[in-house]
This record gives sequence, structure tokens and C-alpha cells, in this order.
Amino acid sequence: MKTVSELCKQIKGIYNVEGNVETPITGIAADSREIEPGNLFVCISGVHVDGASFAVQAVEKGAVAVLTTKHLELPKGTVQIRVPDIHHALEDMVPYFYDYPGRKMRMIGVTGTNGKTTTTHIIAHILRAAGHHVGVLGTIHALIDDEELPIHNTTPDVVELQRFLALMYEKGMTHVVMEVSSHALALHRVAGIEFDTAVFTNLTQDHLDFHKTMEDYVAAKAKLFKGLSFREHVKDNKTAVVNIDDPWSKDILKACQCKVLTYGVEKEADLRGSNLNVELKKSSFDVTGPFGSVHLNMNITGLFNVYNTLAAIGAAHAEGVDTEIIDSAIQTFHSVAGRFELVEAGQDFAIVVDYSHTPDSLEKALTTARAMHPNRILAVFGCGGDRDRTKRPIMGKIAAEHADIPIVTSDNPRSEDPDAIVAEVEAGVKQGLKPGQHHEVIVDRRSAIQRAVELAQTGDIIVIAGKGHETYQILKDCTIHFDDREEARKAVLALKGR
Ligand SMILES: CC(=O)N[C@H]1[C@@H](OP(=O)(O)OP(=O)(O)OC[C@H]2O[C@@H](n3ccc(=O)[nH]c3=O)[C@H](O)[C@@H]2O)O[C@H](CO)[C@@H](O)[C@@H]1O[C@H](C)C(=O)N[C@@H](C)C(=O)N[C@H](CCC(=O)O)C(=O)O
Ligand SMILES: Nc1ncnc2c1ncn2[C@@H]1O[C@H](COP(=O)(O)OP(=O)(O)OP(=O)(O)O)[C@@H](O)[C@H]1O
Ligand SMILES: N[C@H](CCC[C@H](N)C(=O)O)C(=O)O
Ligand SMILES: [Mg+2]
Repeated sequence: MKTVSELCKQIKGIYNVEGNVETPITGIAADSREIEPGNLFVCISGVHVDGASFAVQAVEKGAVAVLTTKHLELPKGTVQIRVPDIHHALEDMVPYFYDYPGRKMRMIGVTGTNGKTTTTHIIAHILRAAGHHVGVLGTIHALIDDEELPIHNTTPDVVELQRFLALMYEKGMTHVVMEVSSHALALHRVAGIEFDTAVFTNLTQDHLDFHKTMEDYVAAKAKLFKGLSFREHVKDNKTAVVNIDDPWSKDILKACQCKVLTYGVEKEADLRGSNLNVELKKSSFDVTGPFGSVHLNMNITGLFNVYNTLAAIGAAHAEGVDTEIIDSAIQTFHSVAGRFELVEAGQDFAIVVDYSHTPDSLEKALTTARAMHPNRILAVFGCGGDRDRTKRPIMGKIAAEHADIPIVTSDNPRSEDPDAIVAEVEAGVKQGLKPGQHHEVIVDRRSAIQRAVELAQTGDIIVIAGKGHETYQILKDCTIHFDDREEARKAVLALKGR
């Protein structure tokens, strides 16, 4: 526990305190619904609401102090810490409050547009095989060894993140493998963490609603690698693991002042994959690296997963794991939920549920399906509401070019009109269609999946893209339970029962 005075001493800029500075603080929360007695409540002005409007509620729940930019009318006795910039103050205070857990464990960060979740899971699997206690933070969940905890964002805000890290340290984790999103880097969510190994997977279009340009997007990603140069604290021995085949790797390499390990398939690299052989449920490839050459058999498929595996091998190597352990762990790794996941309900065609929700990942998923030499590919996909609109027609065109039958549907429309979103996607589909090629638009996702199953013939592959592991559909007024895997299975069983 620390006092208000101790916390305030960390603030690098100006601040003003009203109330008893010796008040002890039991925890920090930016969400009034999560306040526990003795906590400091942080008022964040968000996209939807101003956290300050929940300050009174937070105090009623037991908050003893409030961090705010403006004077608030609060119950007597509540400490008010006023700062000009909440985010800067949080960066200074929160990691200190939790005793900098991100400096006491080996921290491995993975950034890039696609492949972060998959790569973090492969790295964690290898580190566990080497006998380490590993925490994982990312899109699907947080893992502390094999204990699973829910998470709000791919990379949570500084308060939630430091709380997770403190818990991981307390529970004996020696390593943390985490996805570091560009939002997190731009919004300083990873403040106070000293990364040891950082991985760059790739950079292609996404999130331009937030970053505006690709240059701004890569600059955010590069921050992770600049951070590897800090020599302020006790850690040393830092490595950047970089996909050299990606054209944006030049910008990442410019930011690195530490050891670099490159990986790739096309260009000369420290770790190079070759002789790829893909099947629906498995694949194999050769990897040549500092340790010589090995042939690897994997239970995951696709060229994109060769890249993810090379990245993971590089990170594990940087973390000092023996080559034999790395090789055998790769061969016992099983896929991540919702990433090229097969739905098998006795049908004579394949159904793949995949989390591709960007132009590049959709193309990768469809070309991987094509490499299986299917009869035809049916692609059921959509684009999220309240997200980068410019990717909609691009994804539509890609689906038309790489699938035989594109079926446009809804994917978390959020506050937007679902009909308007699918219309923007369909405009792109029309640009990519070949003469005589059939396409459909079915706004209701359940009906779209049923339709694909009805249309499927022996030897086809249906790729249901965009939602992967998600078990919900976010609509304007509510979020409903929705799971592509369940829907596909139900659709097959219903068809068989007819
Ligand atoms: C645009 C964005 O980044 N939004 C994040 C932001 O939400 P917001 O600004 O809308 O917050 P808000 O709802 O207005 O609330 C403001 C404040 O009031 C507080 N509040 C709110 C309600 C209440 O009853 N009591 C209360 O105290 C909230 O806790 C918050 O501190 O702050 C929230 C709390 O930290 C985040 O969960 C939320 O992420 C939303 C869910 C989101 O979807 N973000 C995406 C764009 C994102 O960050 N994605 C990246 C990349 C994903 C990837 O590509 O892998 C990620 O890392 O997840
Ligand atoms: N290295 C890669 N390059 C391109 N596409 C990939 C790669 N790895 C995975 N994909 C595709 O992207 C989808 C999402 O993969 P994954 O969840 O690992 O990425 P992510 O970066 O964590 O995504 P998010 O930004 O949503 O967190 C997969 O379902 C697959 O279709
Ligand atoms: N991390 C991504 C996930 C997108 C998943 C997709 N199903 C959608 O809702 O657009 C985002 O928040 O943009
Ligand atoms: Mg992810």
C-alpha cells in the first residue's frame, strides 16, 4: 500500500492536492464499477463518457481519493489530486504503485497488424516447455499459467495492465508474453514496462480511423522497439525479432538500437523458412538459423503460420531456450481458438472459422484455403462497425478475387447501420467479381452461414471470417450471444436432418 503523498511524488509535472496526503491507497481503478474500499479513482474522459461524472458513485463505493483534471464536488474528506494531463500522471503513478512488475519478469511484446495472438501463444507454449511460468495477455484472454481471466482490450489500459502484471508476478510468473497493439503504444498503455524481447510480425492496413496514415501507424509500432534501447533499469540482453519480408520492417529496424534477429521466407534472414508443405490440419517446413537446419512438423497450417512460428522461434531463441526444446514444442503446439479452426459435423466439405478482419488477413486465410485445392471456396465475411471504414471495399474486392462465392454479412455493426456497412463492402465485391461470378448479401449472419452451408458441395471449403473466437455480436442497442462455430455446426446438422 502507498499513500497519496508517495504517489504524487512520482508525478513529473505539476499537481495540486486537496485533502489528507497521508491517506493510504489500496488500489487504483479507472472504472467506477470496479472500485473497492480505499481505492484511488481515476477520471478518464473517454470517447463515450467523461469518467469524472462517475466520481461521486466511485466515492460511494469506497474510493478515498480521485485523480482528476478539474475540481469536482465530492463528499467531504475525499482527496482530490488535480493534474493537467491524466495520462501522463497515470504513467508516472500506476507502475510505481504496483512496484514495477514489468521490470521484474522477462517481458516479451508482440506487435504487428496480424498474427499477434497466434505468435504470443506459440511463444508461451515454447517457454512453458522450457519449464518457465508464463503469463499471457492478449485479444482472447489473460493467462496466468493455465488460469484464464477475462480481458477488455487486446492491450488493456495502464491501470488494468499493471494490475494484471502485479498479479502475474505475485503468482510466480517468470515470463510474460503480451500483444502490444498500436492503440496501446499510441495511448501509452504500456508505460512502466521494460520489454526484453519485442517481435514485429507485419504491417498492413487497419485502424486508419485511429492512426489516419500508415506512417503514423508504423510510428506507433516502432515505439515498442525504441523502448528496447532504454538502459535506465536493471535489465539488459534485449532483442528485436523482425519480419524482414515486410516492407515496413525498414522503419522498425531504424528504431532498434539493440540486438536484431530477422526472420522471413523470401529474403535472406537470420531465421529462414523454406520447403513449405500445407494440408488442412497440419503443415511442415524447414528452418535454417543460427543453430543449423531443422525440419518441423506443425499442427497449424498456412504460410502465415510459418511466419508466426518463425517469429516465435526467434523470440524463444532470444529468451535463451534450447533449440531441441523449441523444435519439440513447435510440434506439440495446437491451434489458437478461432484461427483457421475447423468445424467438423460429419459434412463432406470443410468449414473454417477464422479471425481475419483486415484486408491482408482475409487474403491470407483465403489463399491458405486455396492451397488445399478445394472444389470451390465460399467466403462468409463482413466488416466491423465503428472501425476503419476504408478497409470495407478493399476486403470486399479481396473476397471476390480469392473466393468463388463471396457472401457479405454483418460483423459487430456496433453503433452503425448494418445495411450501410454491407453496402460499402459489397461495392468492393462488385469491383473484384469475374464475369458470371455469383455473390450474395445476407445481413443476418446466422442466415448467411446457413446459406453457405446450403450452397456447399463435396470438396468445397467455407471460410467464415472475422469473428474467430468471439462469442458475441455487438449490435446498436445490445450485445447478443453469437458463435460462428456453433452456428456452422447447427447449420450442418439442420441440413442433414432434412
Ligand atoms: C477507442 C478506445 O480505445 N476506447 C477505449 C476507451 O474507451 P472509451 O474512451 O470509450 O471509454 P468510455 O466508455 O467513454 O469511458 C470513459 C471512462 O469512464 C469510465 N466509466 C465508464 C462507465 C461507468 O459506469 N463508469 C466509469 O468509470 C470508463 O472506465 C473509462 O475510464 O477506454 C476503455 C477503458 O480503457 C477501453 O476499453 C476502450 O477500448 C474500446 C473497447 C475499444 O474497442 N478499443 C479498441 C479500438 C482498441 O483499443 N483496440 C486495440 C487494438 C486491437 C487489435 O487490433 O488487436 C486494443 O488494444 O484492444
Ligand atoms: N502472420 C500473419 N500474417 C497475416 N495474417 C495472419 C498472420 N497470422 C494470422 N493471420 C490471420 O489473421 C487472423 C488473426 O490472427 P491473430 O489473432 O493471430 O492476429 P492479431 O494480430 O492478434 O489480431 P488482432 O489485431 O485482432 O489482435 C488469423 O485468423 C489469420 O487469418
Ligand atoms: N481488435 C479488433 C478486432 C476486430 C474484430 C472484428 N470482429 C470486428 O468487430 O471488427 C478491433 O477491435 O478492431
Ligand atoms: Mg490479437
